[in-house]
Amino acid sequence: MIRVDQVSLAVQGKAILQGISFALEKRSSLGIIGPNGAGKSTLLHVMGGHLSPDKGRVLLNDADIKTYKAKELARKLAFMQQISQVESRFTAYETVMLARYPYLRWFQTESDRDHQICLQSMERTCTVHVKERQMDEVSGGERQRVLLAQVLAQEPELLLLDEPTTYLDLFHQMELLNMLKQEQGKGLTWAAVLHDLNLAAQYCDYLLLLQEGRVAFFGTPHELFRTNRLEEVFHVGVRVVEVPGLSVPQIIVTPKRVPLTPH
Ligand SMILES: Nc1ncnc2c1ncn2[C@@H]1O[C@H](COP(=O)(O)OP(=O)(O)OP(=O)(O)O)[C@@H](O)[C@H]1O
Repeated sequence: MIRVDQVSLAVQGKAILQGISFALEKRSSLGIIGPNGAGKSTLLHVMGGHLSPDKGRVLLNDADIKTYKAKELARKLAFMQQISQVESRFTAYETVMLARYPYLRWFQTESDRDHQICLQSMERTCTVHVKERQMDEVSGGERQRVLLAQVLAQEPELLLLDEPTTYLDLFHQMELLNMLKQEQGKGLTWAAVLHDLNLAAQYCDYLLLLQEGRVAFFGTPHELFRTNRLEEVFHVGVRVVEVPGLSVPQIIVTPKRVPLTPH
């Protein structure tokens, strides 16, 4: 579905991404994890075609992402914006409706189907009650859910999300990830930058651990937890625990054990 092939990118002479390669099959999910400044957001923007790599390429359905026309790409791939990028003067409904423009022709106005899809997306994300409010008149969590409604209304094959659980309380974090899982069941492929490693392990089929712009690990959460890569990359102690009712182990972070120096 998407393949990142030997991608490297430098900004102002500084290497941000170096030789990144991995592939995701259709209907799978990826959590991009790693310390602050590791290059997670930059990688997501390269995957979304917003940034061109200096070396390597990104293939979407076997075609280089650079070869897609903007509207064509927007019908295949959606990028959930960060709250700070939202145009605050639009109402929540208008914000969601923006997602339908890739489906309209010049001078064509929104159809009944477009309105129906927008409303359904708002129902699914529990945002109908803020429909007529401007985006600066809703809470951070509601704004985040309106943005999710927007990308669902875009009906993409691949959805990229940059820290989508920020601003959400525990219930809505799980709700958002459950919704993504449901969409995955209908064919969606998604990749999200996530800081909560336990949520990432529970909801993502694969985890990509970045360290200083390089891949420190790519594989399933089970495989990651069998290594000591998290300890090495985050410089913390990590204990892996089985939790009854969960199919994936969880981690408890402990202070890094300092080896005792013999006297
Ligand atoms: N426009 C830019 N100009 C210069 N350096 C940049 C630019 N954008 C990002 N960087 C640098 O690239 C590196 C990776 O940034 P990026 O935002 O991708 O990291 P991240 O892993 O998403 O971090 P965080 O967890 O803190 O959000 C950082 O060192 C950052 O300072």
